[in-house]
Amino acid sequence: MSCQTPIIVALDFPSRDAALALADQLDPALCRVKVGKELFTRSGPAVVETLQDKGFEVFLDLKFHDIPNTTAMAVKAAAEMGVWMVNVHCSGGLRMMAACRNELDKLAGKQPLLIGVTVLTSMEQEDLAGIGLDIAPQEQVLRLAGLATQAGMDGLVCSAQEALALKAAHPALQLVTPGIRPAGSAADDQRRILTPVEALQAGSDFLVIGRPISQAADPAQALAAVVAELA
Ligand SMILES: O=c1ccn([C@@H]2O[C@H](COP(=O)(O)O)[C@@H](O)[C@H]2O)c(=O)[nH]1
Repeated sequence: MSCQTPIIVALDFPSRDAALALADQLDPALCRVKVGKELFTRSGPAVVETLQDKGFEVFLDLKFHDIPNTTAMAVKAAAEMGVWMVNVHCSGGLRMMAACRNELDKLAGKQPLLIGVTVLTSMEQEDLAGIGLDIAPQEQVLRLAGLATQAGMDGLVCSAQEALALKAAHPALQLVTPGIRPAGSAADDQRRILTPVEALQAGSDFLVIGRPISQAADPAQALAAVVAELA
């Protein structure tokens, strides 16, 4: 069954058992799931396979960032696991992103969506200044979006705060937006946040939600509340 909502739940857990315990409370018709660095480093490809067997489409969020050949081979390996979405950092540059696109285009069968990470949603202008970028986050995101378009990427990871400007400049790119916080939720380490409804109104295609669902007393109810808010 294909997923009927734009919600991607981040399974940020230290073990396969903890991640699967949450997945078992979720409905693959109501959300996709995201496997990130913590879970993948502990549990490897087997946890992705198990989630797929349970009917979930999986976003493998490993944010590859390396030389073009290494990154392209990593993306190919992800595609061969059958994931729905995979990502690389746009700041790896045009040649790196183009190498990934080229590698995926060689594959027979269904390709994963190839997504470029722009500026992490945990960063604000001060953080960019700290790494030598004297520029507003949205300006840097738009600059990287231009490169991603040139490389033939399918979409971007960005903040929903940039979605309006990105959709105007690059309507073909699918926007995957973490930093989603239902009203009243703690921001945690996120800095560029919006609520689920605000994000969709701004033009987000997919909403990545972690702690507001995974750390809720009743994760299924927390997911249902977001689904209801979006209906
Ligand atoms: O810019 C980015 C890129 C990725 N993430 C990931 O999304 C989730 C968000 O989790 P929350 O608990 O809802 O904050 C997490 O897995 C990050 O690694 C991001 O937040 N920002």
